[in-house]
Amino acid sequence: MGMTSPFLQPDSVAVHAGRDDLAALGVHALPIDLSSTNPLPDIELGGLSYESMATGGAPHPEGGAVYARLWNPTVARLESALARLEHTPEAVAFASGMAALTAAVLAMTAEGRRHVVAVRPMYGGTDHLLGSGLLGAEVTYCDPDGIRAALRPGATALVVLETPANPTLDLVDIRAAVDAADGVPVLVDNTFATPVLQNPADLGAALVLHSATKYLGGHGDVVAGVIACGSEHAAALRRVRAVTGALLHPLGAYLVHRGLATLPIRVRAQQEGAARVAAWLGGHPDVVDVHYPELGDLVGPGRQMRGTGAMLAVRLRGGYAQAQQVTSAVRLFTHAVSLGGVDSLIQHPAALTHRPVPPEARPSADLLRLSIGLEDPRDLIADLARGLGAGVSGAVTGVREEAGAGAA
Ligand code: MET
Repeated sequence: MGMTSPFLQPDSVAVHAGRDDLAALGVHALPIDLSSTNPLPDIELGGLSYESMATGGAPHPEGGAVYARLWNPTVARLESALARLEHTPEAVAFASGMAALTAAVLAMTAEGRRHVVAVRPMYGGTDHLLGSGLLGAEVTYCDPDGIRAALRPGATALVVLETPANPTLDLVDIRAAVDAADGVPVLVDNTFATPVLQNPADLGAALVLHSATKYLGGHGDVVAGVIACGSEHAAALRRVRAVTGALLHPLGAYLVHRGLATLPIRVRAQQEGAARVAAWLGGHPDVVDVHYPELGDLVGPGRQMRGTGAMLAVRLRGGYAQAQQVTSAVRLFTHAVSLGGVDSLIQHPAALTHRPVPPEARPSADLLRLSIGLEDPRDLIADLARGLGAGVSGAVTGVREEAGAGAA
């Protein structure tokens, strides 16, 4: 694969991005450079390279990569691919999504501005980290309409939001949030939508965060995080990464980069399955409510988003007891946290992913979150029917026919 045109369609970018130097290296698959240290050309050039990277820059052209905590070419290839997919000049990869968020808060609050605005609902780990005080930031939580009022002029360094939100799939109008932030950089967690369905940077977001563990990797075998952003923020993030050491291992970078090639087709196929599962759940007597982005929503599919995605949540008539029963009874779904992989997962946010969130912001006890994978939706529906079947309604009759009709 040679140099890629800047005008490729997104699906082609997913396959080819970040591979521009491969032909010159005489290889076709992504090379994995596992060097922890690198030979130095001489003291002077090695020192210049070290200084460049420790302050957030790239290696000096003749100075080499010096040390893997500062730079790794396998990781850099993934970063350039992600930047292209998210329409940003650069991207910076980290050991996990939480390491990426940590770096963002440390980088953005470094100039004496210590206040962060966090828009709820959001992933429980994010909510918890921001409120923990561990990062030296003072946090105001608000809903999307409360951003402007939450700002502290001269003190607010960052606005953090997530859309669709984990686990309730609440949507935030990114453009409106950026307007309300009044010049304060906005970080959007785009993990649920992926760059296939939404590009927050096009709507004014300064930083676009992904837990790459989810859809980007896509196979449940790698933990990683990445932030796509402009060059100035990227330098600040790389500096934090170099100094604190939250780097992504090159084997992880390789797995995420390989996953990107199939990201668009995975997301579209998983989305198709999710729409069928959501429709079936919406007609089930034990389901009080299905959380799934709606076609008519102003920022939903066809507007800010290009699709509904493959995540959904349901509230059960039988509450926590029925959630217990469903998660224990399913066989094709795995009862596990995480999301976005090729296989379907189900979990109880209040008890697991959102456990550290204060009670007033914690998801309700009757809520289950589902990540729909690549299985045939008829099999997923049959599995859920079995799980729900022993519940409050006991409505197992007709399940097979319904499942078949729903996913023809
Ligand atoms: C340790 S909890 C969770 C992991 C992941 N962010 C999720 O929402 O499932």
